[in-house]
Amino acid sequence: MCPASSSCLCFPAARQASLSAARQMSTVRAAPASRSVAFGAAALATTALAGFAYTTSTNAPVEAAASTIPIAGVKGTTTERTFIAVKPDGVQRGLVGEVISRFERRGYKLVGLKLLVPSKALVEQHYGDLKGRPFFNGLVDYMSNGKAPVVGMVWQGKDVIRQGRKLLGATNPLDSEPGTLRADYCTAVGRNCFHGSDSHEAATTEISLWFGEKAVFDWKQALEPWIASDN
Ligand SMILES: Nc1ncnc2c1ncn2[C@@H]1O[C@H](COP(=O)(O)OP(=O)(O)OP(=O)(O)O)[C@@H](O)[C@H]1O
Repeated sequence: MCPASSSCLCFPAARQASLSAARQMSTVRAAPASRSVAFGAAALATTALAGFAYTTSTNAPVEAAASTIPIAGVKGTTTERTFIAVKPDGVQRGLVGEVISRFERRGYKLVGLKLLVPSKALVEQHYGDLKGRPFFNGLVDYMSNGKAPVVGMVWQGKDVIRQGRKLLGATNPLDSEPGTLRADYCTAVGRNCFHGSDSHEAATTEISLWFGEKAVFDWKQALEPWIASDN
């Protein structure tokens, strides 16, 4: 609804601008590439009456403001971050919601989320330490061939790197503890559905590689004092 009036008859451009103004009055940050709009006479009158300075946004995605903490947060604090991925087999199996649910229920905060088919080069870089292993080419192909996408996530919270790996379970699902995601859903090491950073250094590299600074959102979780206070 137009913020100027519930029966707004302003021109389409002004209506669009009104919506944009409403957006800017919300808690969502405006895209940095916003620009002013030129109005016709009727729209100008509406503007003057309402007393708002209208702007309209481009379609550029909203980017995170420059962060004051390192990309993987500070290890050992509530800002610690990890990169978790649902691999193509996990996406095909419909396990994205299950992963999100388990991390959310534990009290972790989602600060990055994207669905993509990674390039071969990205996967080769991600799994660079496994180059030379007999399964390497097959691993790169299954991650990047586009038969299903990967869902990448950045989760934040205390000890999230170690706890994230615990929630996923051992690399070989047959060694995973009951109740972990891999024990609950997988039986093959080559189709273990998920990935989780195994150290703060790895989290730093992986979040930079898959997301970059601007795609990770630091936001205030209203429940945080109920989840992460030490008394
Ligand atoms: N023996 C194997 N046969 C086939 N694929 C394997 C084998 N070992 C590892 N992989 C694949 O390579 C991935 C990376 O292996 P790594 O040893 O780095 O384990 P991980 O760090 O627990 O796994 P991830 O990085 O995916 O979380 C595994 O998750 C699995 O998909």
